[in-house]
Amino acid sequence: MRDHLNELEHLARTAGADVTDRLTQSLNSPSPATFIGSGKVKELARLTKERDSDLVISDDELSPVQVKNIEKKIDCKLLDRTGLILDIFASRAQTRAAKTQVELAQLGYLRSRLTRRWTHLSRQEGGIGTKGPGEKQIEMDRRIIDKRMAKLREKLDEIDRQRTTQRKGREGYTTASLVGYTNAGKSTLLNALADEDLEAEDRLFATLDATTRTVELDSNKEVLMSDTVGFIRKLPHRLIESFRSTLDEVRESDVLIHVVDVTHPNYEEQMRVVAETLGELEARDKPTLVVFNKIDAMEDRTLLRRLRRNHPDAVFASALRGIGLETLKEDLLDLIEQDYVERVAYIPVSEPEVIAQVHRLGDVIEESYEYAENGGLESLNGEVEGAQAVARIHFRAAPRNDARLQEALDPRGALRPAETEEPVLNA
Ligand SMILES: Nc1nc2c(ncn2[C@@H]2O[C@H](COP(=O)(O)OP(=O)(O)OP(=O)(O)O)[C@@H](O)[C@H]2O)c(=O)[nH]1
Ligand SMILES: [Mg+2]
Repeated sequence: MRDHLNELEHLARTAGADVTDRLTQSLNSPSPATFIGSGKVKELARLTKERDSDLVISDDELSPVQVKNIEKKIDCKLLDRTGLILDIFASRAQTRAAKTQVELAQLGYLRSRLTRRWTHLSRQEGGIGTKGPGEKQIEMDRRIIDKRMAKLREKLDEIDRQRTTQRKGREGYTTASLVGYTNAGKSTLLNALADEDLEAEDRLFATLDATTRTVELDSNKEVLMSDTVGFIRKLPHRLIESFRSTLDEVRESDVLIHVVDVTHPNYEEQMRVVAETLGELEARDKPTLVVFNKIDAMEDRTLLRRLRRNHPDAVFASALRGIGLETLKEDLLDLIEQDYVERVAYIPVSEPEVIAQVHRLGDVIEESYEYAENGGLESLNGEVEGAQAVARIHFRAAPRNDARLQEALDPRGALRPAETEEPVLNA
């Protein structure tokens, strides 16, 4: 409870508010009219008057009627957690996509409140089919909102199409997404891992989302790493819905990096929230590397020992101080390559575009050139007349890339498992 209010206070400060007081109440069931009890409302009214407050924020979602009833008593604005989070998102949104997605979520929130108020009114009016006076206005408002929402969805579809085109340019690249509770250190980690020089030079990715960077895992393997929206307890569902296309990045990643702030007293609950949110995104079963971050600020040595014992596969790091980053890269590489397939391809040098495709989709371990005749190959030293020069490419590839190469090369018998020493070519 206290931790939840701490988080709410953090959110409030993020939105630019100064927090002066907190009130809590335990109730077996919330009061339908005001959520909190009537005595509590009085206490709240006294407090807001004393402090001359501008705003009261509730950690629980309130119905429009409850908001209206409490506001009447306290003489200042009342916002619930969902409204607060939507406000923060609105003020943070920078890109066209983010702005559109937030507006869509805000309208959805507003619309649901209209609907609920409408339900309430129609009940007052005495039932089905009767049209009360306030109802007409609300229906008109709804129609305006629906129209605007339809327009925003069209805009998002358009942005989506552009993104899909951009993602095509990433063919063959391994992608990783940073996920985690808000404030876990995802952005700091990406900054620490990303190769700035590469980013600046690599024109190909200049059009990608600003949050996707190239990270070099070792001298011949790099990944495209994306930073994403932080998750939070009770993340408004509407927000997840409208941020689907941003979160597509997560869904389409090859691997996930789950960043955890170990200095947070509630880190375990936060890990659960992240797992649940990933479940909603249908991304829960992806290979995931857990990174316990901020170990530089960790005072509890027993906790550290316990974490190491309970999570032997996790990485312990400090994004801020650059601790554990090499291990992180090694472990990430292992995770990425754990089900890679190793193969050898034989491709006539007269087909450079096929050779290029192997390079694009696979990680080349070794490449050499040989001469082939009558379906067999001979080494370059024993040149044969009329023979064809062939590239022998020994490579590794992710299963999905391997499948694509098989489709392109297998019918010609140009693809062999790595163990096969005797090559055959049906060119
Ligand atoms: N002590 C310490 N602080 C860190 C570390 N990594 C990040 N921080 C701090 O934690 C805060 C949040 O870091 P961000 O990188 O913005 O976190 P985030 O996960 O991107 O947060 P959202 O974008 O809000 O989801 C910042 O004040 C960072 O300086 C670390 O390793 N050690
Ligand atoms: Mg961030």
